[in-house]
Amino acid sequence: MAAKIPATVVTGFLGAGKTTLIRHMLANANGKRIALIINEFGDLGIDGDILKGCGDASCSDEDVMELSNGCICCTVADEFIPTMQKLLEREDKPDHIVIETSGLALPQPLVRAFNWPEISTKVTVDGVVTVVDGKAVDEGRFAHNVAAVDAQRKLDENLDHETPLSELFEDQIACADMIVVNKADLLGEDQAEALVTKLKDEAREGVHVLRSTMGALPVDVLLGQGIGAEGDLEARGEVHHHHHDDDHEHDDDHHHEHGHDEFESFVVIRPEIEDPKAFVEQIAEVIREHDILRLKGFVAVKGKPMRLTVQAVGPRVDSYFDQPFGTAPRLSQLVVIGEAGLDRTMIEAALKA
Ligand SMILES: Nc1nc2c(ncn2[C@@H]2O[C@H](COP(=O)(O)OP(=O)(O)OP(=O)(O)O)[C@@H](O)[C@H]2O)c(=O)[nH]1
Repeated sequence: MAAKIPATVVTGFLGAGKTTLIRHMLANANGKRIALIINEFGDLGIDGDILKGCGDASCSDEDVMELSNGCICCTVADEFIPTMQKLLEREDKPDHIVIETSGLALPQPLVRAFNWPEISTKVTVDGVVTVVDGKAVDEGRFAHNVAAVDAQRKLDENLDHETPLSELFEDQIACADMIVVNKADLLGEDQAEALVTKLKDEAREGVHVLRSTMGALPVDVLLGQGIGAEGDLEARGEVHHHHHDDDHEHDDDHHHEHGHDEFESFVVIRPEIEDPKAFVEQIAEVIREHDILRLKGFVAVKGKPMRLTVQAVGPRVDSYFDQPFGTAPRLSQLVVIGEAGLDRTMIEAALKA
């Protein structure tokens, strides 16, 4: 029987740097043929677009498969397994499969799916790489003590000292075979070292914790861990069973809610803008005002054939011209993601102003 194709699961919270890490990996693949399955939260396929646009020979369009909006861990039967089967039926098989989960996905149910008979003899989980936004963690965005603030907001839930953010973070850390502390450039040496030590303590025994900037790690470090993660799920036990996973084992067809109902996203469309610098400042202001977790998309700037890619994670906004609009309509489209209860009307108005 042919050897199983190794698959690496790349997980990590919204904006941690998963796409950036994968893009670096594809650009430096050393001839390895890597197929990608990507899934993101929000209605615009931005990550897919960025990855297809990477222009690297190792990253052709047909090697990037996008799962429609939703969460990979909740659409295992409907989407993930059929996509994987399609990939595995190809004549021209990839050397490695990389799966980028949405920032809100729990990795455990996805890893469990590799035990499904439809795929279990053909593919194995080489390892789970959890990308962490070093700066955000250092600032305490995922810390339990944020719960104090949250509890005030949701008095009815004040027995639960977890926030949706810290729960997801813990689940993603518990499942990791390798943790990448990304955005090291935004951390001081001591901060980075302290964070690495802390995460080593929180992770399972023997998990490597590496630092990176722009996800720049050698492909041979990230891929080829040879773990077979689907075989040791107990060790990666979900920290938060109350979400949905018991149900999943019996009935994967249902779309159970877990973290998702605590988060929401929508797309804002606006006409061309005049001044990119002013618009970026406007975005930063809206993010601060409304506590937006993630905002990204493409913006049309008057007089510029290229589209402006905007990437905001919390209060930090990056922007750059990436490629011509081509035949796509010259519109600005931004996906906004935050905890449930965003003031959509106000945010739309502020972004369209
Ligand atoms: N300063 C700094 N910025 C980074 C680093 N890595 C990624 N970024 C930026 O962070 C933003 C988010 O990066 P992505 O790679 O899109 O993050 P992601 O985890 O794929 O995001 P989602 O798919 O939305 O969950 C982008 O603006 C990146 O350029 C880093 O090491 N340092």
